[in-house]
Amino acid sequence: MTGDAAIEAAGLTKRFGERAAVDDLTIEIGQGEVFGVLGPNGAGKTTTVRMLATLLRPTAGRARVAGVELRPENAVAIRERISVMPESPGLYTRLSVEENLRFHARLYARLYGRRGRDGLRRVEAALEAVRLLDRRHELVGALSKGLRQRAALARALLPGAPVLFLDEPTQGLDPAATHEVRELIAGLRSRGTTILLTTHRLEEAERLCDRVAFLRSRLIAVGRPAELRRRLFTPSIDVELLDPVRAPDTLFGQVAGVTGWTGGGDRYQVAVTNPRRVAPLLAGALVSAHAGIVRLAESEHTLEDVYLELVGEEEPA
Ligand SMILES: Nc1ncnc2c1ncn2[C@@H]1O[C@H](COP(=O)(O)OP(=O)(O)OP(=O)(O)O)[C@@H](O)[C@H]1O
Repeated sequence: MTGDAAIEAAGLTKRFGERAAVDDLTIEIGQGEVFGVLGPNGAGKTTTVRMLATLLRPTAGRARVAGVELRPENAVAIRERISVMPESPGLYTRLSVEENLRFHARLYARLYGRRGRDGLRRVEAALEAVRLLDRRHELVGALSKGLRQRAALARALLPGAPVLFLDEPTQGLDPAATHEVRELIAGLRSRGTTILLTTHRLEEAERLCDRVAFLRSRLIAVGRPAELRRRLFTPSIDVELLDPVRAPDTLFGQVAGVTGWTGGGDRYQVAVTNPRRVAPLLAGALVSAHAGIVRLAESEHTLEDVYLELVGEEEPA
């Protein structure tokens, strides 16, 4: 471990009885990075967050969080530097948004010795960041799920921690609320906060995260979404034609840079060395053969394709 990263783990493992919920996890998350942990139910995402956030003691392995070695005696030092938004946000439904935040600000002040005045300023700033200033006096219990999630995020922002753990931040939210929470996360990233988020939503990870890790107790892969796509899939061009091609082998085989093709009839996926270079050549060959081109475009592989390829669809054993 180099010590420069915001979060580092080496061989981090958590066993519950015989079963390893997290098995030999080694990762390094840079300062200011938004890092997504993806995986099916029971993959160990929450367990990873709980270990790194000092809420659960690892069975084995080492980690360093916000520059502090993960050890029981360092729990307070780490908690001073991180903030966690858990899967189910612990807000008091009979208190207003502001009362909840003030309560937590006082708690932080007591725990970590921050002054009261500072706490009030933090409450204001957190409410502003999640755009809840105008709803500050409403009871949390009366808020929609989306607003409640924003309030939970405000709570996580209170300490102004440089490292933020968000466990399923958009779980159960409708598209509009999801969009808002994502915007907030993007805003935090621009302020340089390091964020580790867990999610089931692949398009969310794709949009928000600099890098993602696929977890299934063990780390299956880690990288930038585009990099993972490249690593797994051969570049190709999707071709849709008006009518079936008579001799596809001859037609595609004559184009420089084509390495193979699949499909048939009026739809083909043509494997190529470099889609941008080969697409015009392929289009030229199709036009010369009087094939009516309906669509010709580089094949898009989403993070979901990557996920299914790597993780599969079944639940872990
Ligand atoms: N306190 C615990 N005691 C025993 N087993 C546990 C405990 N916490 C988690 N587990 C088990 O560890 C495994 C990983 O759970 P974890 O909650 O970390 O997965 P997850 O990836 O967050 O799942 P989900 O997406 O469903 O939230 C699961 O098999 C779970 O049942």
